[in-house]
Amino acid sequence: MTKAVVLGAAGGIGQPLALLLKCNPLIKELSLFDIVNTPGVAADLSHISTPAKVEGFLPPDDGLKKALTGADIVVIPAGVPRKPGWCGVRWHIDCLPIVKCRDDLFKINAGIVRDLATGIATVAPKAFVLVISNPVNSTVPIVAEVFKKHGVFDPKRLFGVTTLDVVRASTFVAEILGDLSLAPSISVPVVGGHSGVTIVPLLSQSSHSLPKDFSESSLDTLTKRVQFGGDEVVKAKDGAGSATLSMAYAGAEFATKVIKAVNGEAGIVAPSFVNLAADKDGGDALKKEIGKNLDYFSTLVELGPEGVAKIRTLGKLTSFEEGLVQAALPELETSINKGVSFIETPKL
Ligand SMILES: NC(=O)c1ccc[n+]([C@@H]2O[C@H](COP(=O)([O-])OP(=O)(O)OC[C@H]3O[C@@H](n4cnc5c(N)ncnc54)[C@H](O)[C@@H]3O)[C@@H](O)[C@H]2O)c1
Ligand SMILES: O=C(O)C[C@H](O)C(=O)O
Repeated sequence: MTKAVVLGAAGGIGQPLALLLKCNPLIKELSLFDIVNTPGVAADLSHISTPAKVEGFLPPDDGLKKALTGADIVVIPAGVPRKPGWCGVRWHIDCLPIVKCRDDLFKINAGIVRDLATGIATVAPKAFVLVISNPVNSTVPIVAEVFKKHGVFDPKRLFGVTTLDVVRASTFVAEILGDLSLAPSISVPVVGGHSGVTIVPLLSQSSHSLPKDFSESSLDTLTKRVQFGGDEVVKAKDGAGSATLSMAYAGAEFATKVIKAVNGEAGIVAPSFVNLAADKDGGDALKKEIGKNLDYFSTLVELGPEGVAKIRTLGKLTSFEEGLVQAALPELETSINKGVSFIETPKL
């Protein structure tokens, strides 16, 4: 019996994600928590003729505690999204029409994620936690540090959701191959982190090869499209936020993989931004491979009943990909440290 909880369930991602989870027959209970609107979202979803029993909770009357009680898996899309000209505080009329980076969201989302993580650590410390809220490269370390403070951190159970990068890479490769019907079967490992240059698609390891005459400049363009796919959506939405529907799809895909693996299905592998202590041998080998002692990295992870079963190394890279990995490391390190020190020495 799986109880899934969505924190931030009334939002742009939260609602379609809750819909997809409600349609998942493996889920028997679905609890929705947000600071607004969850009773309505839950009532709406509860009329769908699938097994999951849906309930909505708000902060009053211990709503977070009630939502989390008995949780097996908790997905967190709570927090503010990027918008063009987002200034970290409010929408300024004189903002430049540019897309700021996910790190601009830290000021608000760090505190939101910390408080939700405190709730999980207290009420459902054994739950598998899937973090969507940006900046993922910092919010995952925030959750880990909160769990450590409560003495309940198990790195095997914490995941930063980077599946949207993988979904995008598969789709873009299918477009290049001229056959979108291939997209569901294409798999491209995307490693590193989830922000700009920290997103590293390993196109040389795509299950479906790129055309033989694919030029270096086309490869560079495709790589940048995956790295900055989020900007494409933010610009197109023109002030209405960032990716929600594709993220809900990706989040539901990843949640389903975790649930299946926990239920004993073998052979499930997916990239995720994880704490490398989740598998010491695999984590150490990865650190050696990238030449940097980072505590977190997104890489292919073998999933099992306890969560992370094995961390895979990156394998054979082209020199172009090696360059991308090295270019990702400084920003990754800064973002990870920012998340860790937010809990160690809160400044906001
Ligand atoms: N990991 C990824 O690949 C990825 C992809 C897309 C978006 N995101 C991130 O996901 C987050 C949510 O995006 P969105 O478009 O759904 O935003 P949104 O504003 O539409 O929804 C966010 C929801 O969070 C709720 N919320 C705020 N504070 C809360 C709290 N303390 N407790 C519970 N709920 C709270 C809001 O009420 C809102 O309903 C953003 O940070 C965005 O950057 C991540
Ligand atoms: O781009 C964003 O801010 C949202 C998300 O991280 C994405 O990749 O679409």
